[in-house]
Amino acid sequence: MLYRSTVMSLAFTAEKQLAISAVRRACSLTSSVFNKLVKNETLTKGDKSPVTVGDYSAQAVISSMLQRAFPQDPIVGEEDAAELRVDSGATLRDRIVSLANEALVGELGLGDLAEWGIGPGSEQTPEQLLDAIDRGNYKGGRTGRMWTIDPIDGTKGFLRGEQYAVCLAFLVDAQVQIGVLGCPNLPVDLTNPDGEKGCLFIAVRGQGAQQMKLSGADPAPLSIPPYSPSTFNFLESVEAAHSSHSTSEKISQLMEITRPPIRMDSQAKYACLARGDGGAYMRMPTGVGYKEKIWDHAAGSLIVEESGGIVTDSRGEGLDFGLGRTLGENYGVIACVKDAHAKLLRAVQQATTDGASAQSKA
Ligand SMILES: Nc1ncnc2c1ncn2[C@@H]1O[C@H](COP(=O)(O)O)[C@@H](OP(=O)(O)O)[C@H]1O
Ligand SMILES: [Mg+2]
Ligand SMILES: [Mg+2]
Ligand SMILES: [Mg+2]
Repeated sequence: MLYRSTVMSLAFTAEKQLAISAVRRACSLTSSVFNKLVKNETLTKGDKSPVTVGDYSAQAVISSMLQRAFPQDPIVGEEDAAELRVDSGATLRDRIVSLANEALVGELGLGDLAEWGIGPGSEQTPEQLLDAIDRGNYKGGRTGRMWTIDPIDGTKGFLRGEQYAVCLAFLVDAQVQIGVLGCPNLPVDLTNPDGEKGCLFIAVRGQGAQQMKLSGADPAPLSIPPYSPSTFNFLESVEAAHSSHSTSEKISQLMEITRPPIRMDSQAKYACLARGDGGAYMRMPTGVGYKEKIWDHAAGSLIVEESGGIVTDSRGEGLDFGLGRTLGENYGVIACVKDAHAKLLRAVQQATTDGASAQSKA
């Protein structure tokens, strides 16, 4: 047993260090992209979500660092470089190449290793960077090591200057082992929204979760406070198209919740749940057949679990990261501290059953 726990606590030290370093580098890139962002550089993908130079260049940076550190590991990344390889994508490609290289050559910081292809002199060719983006095309699966990247989660929040997260998770046999979220616009203390911003959240399975400033300062362990009916509330998407606001309002009434929901974009919601800013992460299907993507939940779900929370779908089943790039049929996502979960699940089931029977009568 002693041997086993020693092995567990030593596990994945290099992966964790790389993940932190890559997310921090990508966060400085996205912050600088936002400051320079020119609106007409925004593309629209088939799924209608805006894709910016920030998404592409951040994925290029994280993926090229992963390639240097763990060349055999496959990656499930949100973006692909197809639109950058055609002639009409040339201007955008040049901008992405220069931004990604600017990020890669930045001085080494605490914990950074030059062998990851970062630091002065680490420029990559355009072809290498496009290939790095396309390394994210792995189809996912149930066995072996893999990484999943959401270079900018909450693109809509990013474009509004609100919340977004740079997300990286490491999985073995479809189980998340490491989750890292970088949230450049998130206040260190949500009750002081005009105070210092920029947080990093890190979890390693079996080793707990912690928050620190993006600079690496003030690391502190995360632990969700116990359920308290008088202060309990929901964290949910800003976008009603991503999570049904009306269903969570119904659930809120059934639970007699008095505090309004906190609406924010991205997996910052998981991080805010983990540090006790809100009571439950709610993501209820909007009924359009959308399948949730693994990169939208892998890192955040481990951060919540390692902070004493539980993450399931609306049936109470765990999320299955082994089905490919998506979580399969969409039963929503609910997450909260363990002692509130049974009550939340009952309310969710009642609200969704009532909704279904009202629909079938109509
Ligand atoms: N119809 C839909 N239902 C649920 N999620 C959706 C959706 N359309 C897009 N999304 C996902 O919602 C994510 C943002 O989550 P949130 O609403 O919590 O901010 C998006 O991530 P990106 O911004 O990385 O594209 C996208 O993957
Ligand atoms: Mg997207
Ligand atoms: Mg996302
Ligand atoms: Mg994204």
